[in-house]
Amino acid sequence: MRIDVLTIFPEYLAPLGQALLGKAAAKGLVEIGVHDLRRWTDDVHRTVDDSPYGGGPGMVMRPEPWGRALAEVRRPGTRLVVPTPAGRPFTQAVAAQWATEPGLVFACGRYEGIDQRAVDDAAAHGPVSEVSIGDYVLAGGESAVLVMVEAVSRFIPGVVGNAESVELDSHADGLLEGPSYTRPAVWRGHEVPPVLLSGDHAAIARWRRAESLRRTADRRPDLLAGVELTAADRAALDA
Ligand SMILES: Nc1ccc2ncsc2c1
Repeated sequence: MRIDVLTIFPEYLAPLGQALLGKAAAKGLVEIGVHDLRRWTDDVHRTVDDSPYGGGPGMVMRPEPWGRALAEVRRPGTRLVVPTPAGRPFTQAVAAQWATEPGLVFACGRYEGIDQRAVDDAAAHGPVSEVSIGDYVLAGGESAVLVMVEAVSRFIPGVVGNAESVELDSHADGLLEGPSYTRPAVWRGHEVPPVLLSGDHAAIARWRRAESLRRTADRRPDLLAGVELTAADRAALDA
């Protein structure tokens, strides 16, 4: 998969070359390009923003640099992702879907955002997704891109050593993951739940499912609506 990021703060995306993703890039599992939007400005001051039509606070990113940058960086048909607090929710399911695509281009807005015409015009050259990573506002899209690139790349075969762990991640089955434990068996008087030491794999699986359901009901009851519950699930929730 090819991932390109357009930003006025390319150094902000340096973490993409580290850790899991850095190793994946070194193994050729993913190609990452980070590009300074100012490369496509047309004035000596390398201006990327201007005052908003209709007045109001802040500045808006000019469409021309974006139009030129996307024409050069984005292969036709490649999905353009625009992080914005006004976007549709970015979810684990969206990450899994995007991981099947040949490439992604991320447009990091700053200020009050990107002139909508740059985003609308991009739709003529491939799919465009305006997405939010949560109901809060950041200073720009760069942090959101770091989050989304990590979430998507975990689905690329070979990026995560143990493929099973991706399947068992929170949200993989629509539920939150339950608690995890490792040695020692007793720590500061806190014991590991005995079932996990029993060697009874069926009982362990039942316990883990019950803990996942209980945690989801407690912290994210909204997720339960999207999950088909068995009679055993309901019994666990009623326990
Ligand atoms: N351009 C921009 C500005 C703020 C923000 N917050 C979350 S995503 C995002 C994107």
